[in-house]
Amino acid sequence: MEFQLCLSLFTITLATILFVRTLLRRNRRVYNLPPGPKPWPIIGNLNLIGSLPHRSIQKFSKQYGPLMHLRFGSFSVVVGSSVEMAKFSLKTHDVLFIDRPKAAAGKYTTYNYSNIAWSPYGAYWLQALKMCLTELFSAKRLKSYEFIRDEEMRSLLRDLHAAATSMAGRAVTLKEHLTTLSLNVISRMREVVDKVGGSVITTPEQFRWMLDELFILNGVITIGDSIPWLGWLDLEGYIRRMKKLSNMFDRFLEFVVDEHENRRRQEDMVDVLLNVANDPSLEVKFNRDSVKAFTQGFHRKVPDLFAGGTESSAVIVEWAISELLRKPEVIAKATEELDRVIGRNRWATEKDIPSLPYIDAIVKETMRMHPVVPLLAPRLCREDASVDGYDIPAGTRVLVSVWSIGRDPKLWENPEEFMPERFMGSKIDVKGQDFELLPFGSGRRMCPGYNLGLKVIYVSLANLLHGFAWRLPDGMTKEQLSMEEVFGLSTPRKIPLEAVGEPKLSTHLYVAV
Ligand code: HEM
Repeated sequence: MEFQLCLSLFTITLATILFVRTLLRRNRRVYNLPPGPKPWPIIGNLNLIGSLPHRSIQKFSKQYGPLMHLRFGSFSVVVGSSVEMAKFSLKTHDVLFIDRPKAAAGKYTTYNYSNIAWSPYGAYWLQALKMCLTELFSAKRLKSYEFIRDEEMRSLLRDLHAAATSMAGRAVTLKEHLTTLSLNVISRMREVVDKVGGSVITTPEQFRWMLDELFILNGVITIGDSIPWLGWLDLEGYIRRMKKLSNMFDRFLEFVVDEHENRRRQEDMVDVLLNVANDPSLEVKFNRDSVKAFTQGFHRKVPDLFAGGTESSAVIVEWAISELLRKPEVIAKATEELDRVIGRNRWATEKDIPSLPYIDAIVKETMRMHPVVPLLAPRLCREDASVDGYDIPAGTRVLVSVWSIGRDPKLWENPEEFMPERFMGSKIDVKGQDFELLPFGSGRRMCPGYNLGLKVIYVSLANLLHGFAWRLPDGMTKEQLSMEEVFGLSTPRKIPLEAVGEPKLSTHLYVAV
């Protein structure tokens, strides 16, 4: 009897749900969505997206065209893979696509969307962007920190020279040096110890782990990001990892902010952030979490802040050297340019950048083939839009595949070939105006740190090539060098590059402070 009652109740509830759904669907506008693979119930097309989403997407856009519709669980995703589609979403209708979708990483690892990259479109983001442009990355501010970047560069070269000398012809792991540099100079860090309790807050090893974890977790799409009603299960364990990371970071960032508040010197970007946060004229208040979120978001990217190197720059430089090791003739041309312009008695500086067009071409070619953010950061469509007869409903997540654009044979001759010469004499730049090459994105949501990033990339690459003759480890051929990548917030090499760098200049140049 009880069973029958339950069954009737269940049937009535189900019938009501179906009836309401049919009514709602009848009133819903029918959209003409762009073409794309047929989605499965619940998961949509997630089964088609492998561990390298940019490559899966490139494959499908060849089949479905430059504007493609996918379903990631409960959400519609539109991917633009051509110059026209990039222009449409990043320039012509920039304001329609200026928002960011919500994701667990933004919530748990950046103080509930308090950093700039995850912050939704609105007064808070506008004010944060203004602060970036006028306070943190203004030409004047970047210039005033040039000496720190120079100091870091010399420390990298000294460090590599010492490693090369002690290793006597054996390979070094280049990226380790590029990032160890940043760790060494992060607050000139050894161990961060609580001054009152005496307990260790963060060791350099923990800090390195935290940074890696931050980059990994900010690049993942959790099941809950695509299928929110399954989020609570945390099937992949990502949320647990995010919460753990967030606690560890918070202890560290509390320490950093406290220290800066107590010493109150005008030295680095945390001081600048604190000054801005304390400005009573701000329309939207930046609280302590904002300062911590900006600090955390920037530290690996902004040499000025903790005087560290940059993850994105390190990734790009590592890719550039990897490509060059497969093309000795490119190294020879770069060396010729450096010898001619810089000479063998000094290092390259930021002032030399305009005089090094071949180095510039290598950097552009590296960013074309290895964009650090191959699908740019996801955007959210704020209102219904249409393009080429297709609809993009409000709430759709929008990706721009700069990976596909950079490998489009209609735009690039032999796109899989590393050929810096293609940029010699070309007007194409990376600053968001040329839609064939958008490593920093474009429009109002474009990377605000691009100028700084470029300075670091140019000078480190120029000096790595100027100061060292690079070759593959003994016994390894260029065909054996893996060029696989991993997808995340940055897209680094899967296997860190190991290479032998033989010092080329007089010893005193490396050891001089
Ligand atoms: C060095 C190489 C770098 C590359 C290739 C790079 C690339 C990018 C890309 C593709 C985006 C997304 C743009 C979009 O949605 O259209 C972005 C956003 C951002 N980048 Fe960079 N970036 C780099 C360095 C930096 C540096 C040094 C900083 C300095 C702090 C920085 C800070 C940011 C911020 C705050 C955003 C979010 C902007 C927003 O959502 O309003 N980036 N970056």
